[in-house]
Amino acid sequence: MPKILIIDDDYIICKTLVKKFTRLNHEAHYSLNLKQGLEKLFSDQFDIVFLDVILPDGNGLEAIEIIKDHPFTPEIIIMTGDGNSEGVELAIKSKVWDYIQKNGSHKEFQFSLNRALEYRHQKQSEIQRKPIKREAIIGNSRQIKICLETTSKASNNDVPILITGETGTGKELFAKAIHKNSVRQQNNFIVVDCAALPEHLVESFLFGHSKGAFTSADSDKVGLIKLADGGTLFLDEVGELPLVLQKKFLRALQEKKFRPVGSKKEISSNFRLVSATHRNLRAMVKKRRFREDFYFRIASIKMEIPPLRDRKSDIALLLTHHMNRKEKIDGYLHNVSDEFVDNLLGYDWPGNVRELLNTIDYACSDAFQESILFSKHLPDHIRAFNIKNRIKNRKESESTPCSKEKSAPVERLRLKEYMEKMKQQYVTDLMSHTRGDIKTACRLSGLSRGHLYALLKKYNISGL
Ligand SMILES: Nc1ncnc2c1ncn2[C@@H]1O[C@H](COP(=O)(O)OP(=O)(O)OP(=O)(O)O)[C@@H](O)[C@H]1O
Repeated sequence: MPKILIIDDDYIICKTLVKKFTRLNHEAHYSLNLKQGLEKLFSDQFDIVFLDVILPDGNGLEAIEIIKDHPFTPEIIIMTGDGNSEGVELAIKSKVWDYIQKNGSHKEFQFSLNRALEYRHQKQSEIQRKPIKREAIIGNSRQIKICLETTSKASNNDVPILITGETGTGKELFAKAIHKNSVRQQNNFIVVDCAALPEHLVESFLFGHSKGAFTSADSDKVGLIKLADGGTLFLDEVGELPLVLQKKFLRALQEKKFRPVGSKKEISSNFRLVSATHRNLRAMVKKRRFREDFYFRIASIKMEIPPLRDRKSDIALLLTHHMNRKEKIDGYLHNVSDEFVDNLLGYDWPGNVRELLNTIDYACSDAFQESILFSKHLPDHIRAFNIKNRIKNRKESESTPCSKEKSAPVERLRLKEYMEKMKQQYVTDLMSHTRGDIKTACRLSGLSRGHLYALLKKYNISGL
């Protein structure tokens, strides 16, 4: 039975909607303020949330991102007062399902609800139909789930996809996952790092060459495009591909045919293209540093992998997985202290997952045979960053105590409250990942059974 939560301070509206939805055979609940609404939401699994904008203890629009962080990712329908279009852009950008007027007809409510439930049903059956092989991708944040959904969709077709994101966010990992989930999985996955190819040889590396094409070409050479025949070609750092070659590549992409350097004969290659970049290609197109026609061709599907600092709930999972992997290799398992985790959560990770994994390696090596990792085992710049942040936060909270307390959304929480939220998210993810198996959860997290039970009780997590 679909479960619906209404968060609105108007008691009459809540009661009317609960009655209406119950009659439609749905289970409906309500909360009259944001705090209770979020508590109710995070202690259960709702399909749809009807959310008011102006609530006694905050703005509903600012809670969208928090609601979307729920592992069950409910659909959100914003309800506003008469003629109030405040925040429509923000709501739509945050991918809410709908934005409706409170005084609209019952039919409007029902129509929006039915469509949202239909969509949810379809999404769930799609997920059940084809479970995606995650390969080595770790993370349960909403952002990673969205990227996995795109991966699943992209692996069902042959359309070129462009993956963007800062360095170390996992662009190559997702590219490989697309290949491994596609019908091309048995064939080659060829990686071309456009930034590392010597400029005068790029063309020959990509397209191949025939003997005598240039001074050092003493034999025919098969290019990387041909090697990807039947498989996937991954153009990493595509923003670095010289403009002249973009034109030649565009043709190869459209026709699946091209001419190796110095050859008179065209050859064919049936490859699927996945490209990646940390650059803003649209801006490069505007400055004429990237061909517009090539951009549109390679970016038929787009996937943006967000930086790690915007999905901190993934940090704890990455930490436990990496520690376990290390245990298998080194035969030695370190435990982690709370303050160590707090420091990881407090840092902003400009080098993203790559930097996090390297940092864990560094800390383990620094701790050597000491069994528990503390913040003193972290690189100095991370410790200094956290200490400075703590001092800054303390100063800010001392200078504006009232305004701080009023603001609930995550970006305005104090570091300690933020950490607490992250810990809660970690325990939730841990239990979902281990399907409630306490023994595995203890082994993965390094927590004692008693400590884990205490956390489950504290955060009111059912353990399943
Ligand atoms: N979600 C993830 N789960 C597990 N490991 C990850 C994840 N994301 C990235 N990594 C690891 O982080 C490192 C960097 O990942 P990857 O090379 O895919 O990033 P990238 O975005 O392609 O980086 P660059 O732009 O610098 O080439 C790799 O060791 C990869 O395995």
